[in-house]
Amino acid sequence: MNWDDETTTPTAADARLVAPAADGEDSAVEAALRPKSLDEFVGQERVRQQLDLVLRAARQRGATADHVLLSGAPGLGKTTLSMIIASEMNAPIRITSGPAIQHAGDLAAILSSLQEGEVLFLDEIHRMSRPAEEMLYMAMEDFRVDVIVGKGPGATAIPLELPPFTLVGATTRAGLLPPPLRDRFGFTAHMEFYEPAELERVVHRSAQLLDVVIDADGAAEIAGRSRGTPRIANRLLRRVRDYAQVEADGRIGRKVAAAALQVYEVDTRGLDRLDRAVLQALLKLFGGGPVGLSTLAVAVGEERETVEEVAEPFLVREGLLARTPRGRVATPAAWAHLGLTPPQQAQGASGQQGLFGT
Ligand SMILES: Nc1ncnc2c1ncn2[C@@H]1O[C@H](COP(=O)(O)OP(=O)(O)OP(=O)(O)O)[C@@H](O)[C@H]1O
Repeated sequence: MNWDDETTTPTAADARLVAPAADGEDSAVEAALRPKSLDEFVGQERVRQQLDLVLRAARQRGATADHVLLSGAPGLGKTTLSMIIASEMNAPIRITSGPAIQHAGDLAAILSSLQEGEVLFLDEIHRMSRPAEEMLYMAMEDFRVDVIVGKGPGATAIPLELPPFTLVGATTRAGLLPPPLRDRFGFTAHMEFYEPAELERVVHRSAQLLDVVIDADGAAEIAGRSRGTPRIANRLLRRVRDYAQVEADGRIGRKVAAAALQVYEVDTRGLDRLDRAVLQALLKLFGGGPVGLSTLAVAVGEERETVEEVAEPFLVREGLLARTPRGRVATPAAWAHLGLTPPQQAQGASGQQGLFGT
């Protein structure tokens, strides 16, 4: 297929193979693919080393581990690490999320039923309600909460002692956490996107667990298209496995992986149909920009928000598109990636470029 001649319009509603968030199938398979110990956890060397120290020290002291805050994009392994923390501390784990805790009472119910040493994993901690957040401050610091009974002037605070526990908070938006909450974590780790070599190790490990034969080139081909994200690497591996089974002899090498991912429209840099449609419109219709977001969105037949929130972050991260005060601009890497030559005037003196739309 020649993607440059693509004429059909993608819709964001299409389930994206390269979406970083988990889909239904991921949830079913991920449990089997999760590393169970720090040793098995691939990459994130600095985080691993630091966490190893925190956990070993706590174990030596016979104490509960400090509260841990994990920040980073979806699919980088925050849930996996929280489970590893529990397993390394030989402790049970309770999993919940910020949006599930809308009232302080919801949190009080969870906290009061924790066992000593238990790990409480609170995903999307930045989305907790304010009253619950304030209750959490005291719980984290003093292992105590005040449960308010009644309303108005008659309301009474009943203090409730909690067993020591380890809170593992996860967030994609560390900047949104109020400082008093952030300060109560003893250890904070920011998880980075993975290097291709690390993703190759993830792919090899998952292939082994899924009983799939894959060679080094096949793993490299999948890793290179996985947008720095283990969840995406695992998802692409599963789709390539299907292709290898149906169209080849079941084994995955470079050719099979490339052919499979071409069918699924994930290109060599991990761009999918929507990403490419945005770049193509920017280059072919608007000479590389600057062009306003709304105009660009109309050109690809998508909502403004879809272009801005679904396609652009990765294109910006990859250095293919820049957001400027005058509009969206393609970088030289974008022209090179799509195999197109920038028009003469785009290379000329500043001020020569046209401004399209708003
Ligand atoms: N370092 C790693 N080594 C091997 N596999 C990993 C690693 N990190 C993540 N994975 C795999 O990627 C998948 C997604 O990981 P996980 O659910 O922990 O991500 P997450 O950061 O919690 O995502 P979300 O923010 O969407 O909840 C899991 O199947 C896990 O097996």
